[in-house]
Amino acid sequence: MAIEVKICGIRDAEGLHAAADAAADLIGFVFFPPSPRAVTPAQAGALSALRPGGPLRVGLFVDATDAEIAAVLAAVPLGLIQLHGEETPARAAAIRARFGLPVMKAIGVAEEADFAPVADFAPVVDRFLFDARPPPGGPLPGGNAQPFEWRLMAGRSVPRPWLLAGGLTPGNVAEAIRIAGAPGVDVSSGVERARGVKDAGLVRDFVAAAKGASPTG
Ligand SMILES: O=C(O)c1ccccc1NCC(=O)[C@H](O)[C@H](O)COP(=O)(O)O
Repeated sequence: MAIEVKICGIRDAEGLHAAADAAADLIGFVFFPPSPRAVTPAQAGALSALRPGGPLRVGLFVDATDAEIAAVLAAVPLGLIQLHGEETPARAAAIRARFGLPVMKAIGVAEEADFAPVADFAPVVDRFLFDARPPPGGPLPGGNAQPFEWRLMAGRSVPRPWLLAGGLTPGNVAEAIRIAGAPGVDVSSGVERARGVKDAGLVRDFVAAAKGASPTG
């Protein structure tokens, strides 16, 4: 089974072409203004148009309003909506129904109890993303180069397709996939040469390492 790879936080042409050239499956645009990786709807639309086809476009939102999501969708042909805030299952269901797109819910993980919301979200989302639980009061709810204990995922039955995220790099992604049994991975910081600046070589190395890895060891 091929490992699915998402490169998140695309905000320039180098990052976009690097991800597409490396045959990443998904790319993420961050629509959260406090992030160093944030793009406007117009910027994301212009970037996306540089490379028709290729990776599925994912829009990352943090507790966004319907109007904010609608403004993005008017500019960018998203194939998946990623919810990376405090959205409830009811809010995820409403977004999915209103915009007619699949939804991926990010779950912050630091301990076993953090998986409790999975059962409530499963009927109303299409995918999960398991990321490190952000530090309390930290500046960003994701994209912090912070891994969590991959063994918490091992042998876990997740009722939807899922991605592993948090602190992944070209050097550790194969081991992370093996330990977590992950069918897919998501990276941002680990393929950057400076905060918010994707590096084509690191993107290429990451995708190659992930695609060459096996979740069953
Ligand atoms: O990347 C951001 O700036 C960001 C801001 C707000 C919410 C989520 C954000 N990023 C999510 C991701 O990039 C990934 O899903 C994941 O967190 C992996 O990040 P990293 O540990 O940096 O590889």
